[in-house]
Amino acid sequence: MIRFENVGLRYGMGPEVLRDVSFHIPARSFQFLTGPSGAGKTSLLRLLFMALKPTRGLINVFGKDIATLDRSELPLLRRRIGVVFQDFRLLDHMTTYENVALPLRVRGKEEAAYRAEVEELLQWVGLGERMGVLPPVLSGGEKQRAAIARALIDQPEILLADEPTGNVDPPLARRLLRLFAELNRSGTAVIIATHDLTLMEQVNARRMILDHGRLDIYE
Ligand SMILES: Nc1ncnc2c1ncn2[C@@H]1O[C@H](COP(=O)(O)OP(=O)(O)OP(=O)(O)O)[C@@H](O)[C@H]1O
Repeated sequence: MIRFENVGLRYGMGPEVLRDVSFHIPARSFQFLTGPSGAGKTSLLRLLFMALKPTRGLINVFGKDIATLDRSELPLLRRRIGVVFQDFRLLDHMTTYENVALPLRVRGKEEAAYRAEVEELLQWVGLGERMGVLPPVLSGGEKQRAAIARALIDQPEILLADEPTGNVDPPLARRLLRLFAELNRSGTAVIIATHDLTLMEQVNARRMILDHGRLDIYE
């Protein structure tokens, strides 16, 4: 679904933070993206989400070469990718329910058409009792799950999550991992950027390991 060939990235005149990165994300696959702090994980996720363009190399997303992509095509492609950002990016003046429903509302869907779906997803991530609460009142782990629900509401084909267990205790981290595994079994490809070795040991998944901008893959 996504293919990188000899991708390089530098910010401004700085050094290359990604070098000759080549890989393929197959449909329905599950992978961890790992490596030391500063290795380029977040940068790689931003390339995957088309929030950045590579300095060199080829990126193909759902069959489209992003170098020649028309800007108007970007929103449609992005809709097929769900993202959980490290800092959640929840809107503080909207309830948890409204935050999760926002991607659908922005697309002009009527609330009657999505209310049950949003509620069901919030139940699934364990926030059934917290729907009417504003994000500042949520705990770190609850915000994490709200961000996951918002990333999933549009049924993406790929889920990208940047350190999704960075703010939660080990039992909740295991629970989130089970949610990701269940999501993956239902057909979504999952890419989780993490430092958390114990998390990675719990799933037999592909490991993409970045070090100083270079990528190694262990199947
Ligand atoms: N917007 C930016 N401008 C300039 N340099 C950047 C920018 N974003 C990241 N970098 C640099 O690129 C390198 C890779 O950063 P990145 O955030 O991708 O690493 P990371 O593996 O996600 O790190 P961490 O695990 O600490 O989140 C770092 O040297 C960082 O300083």
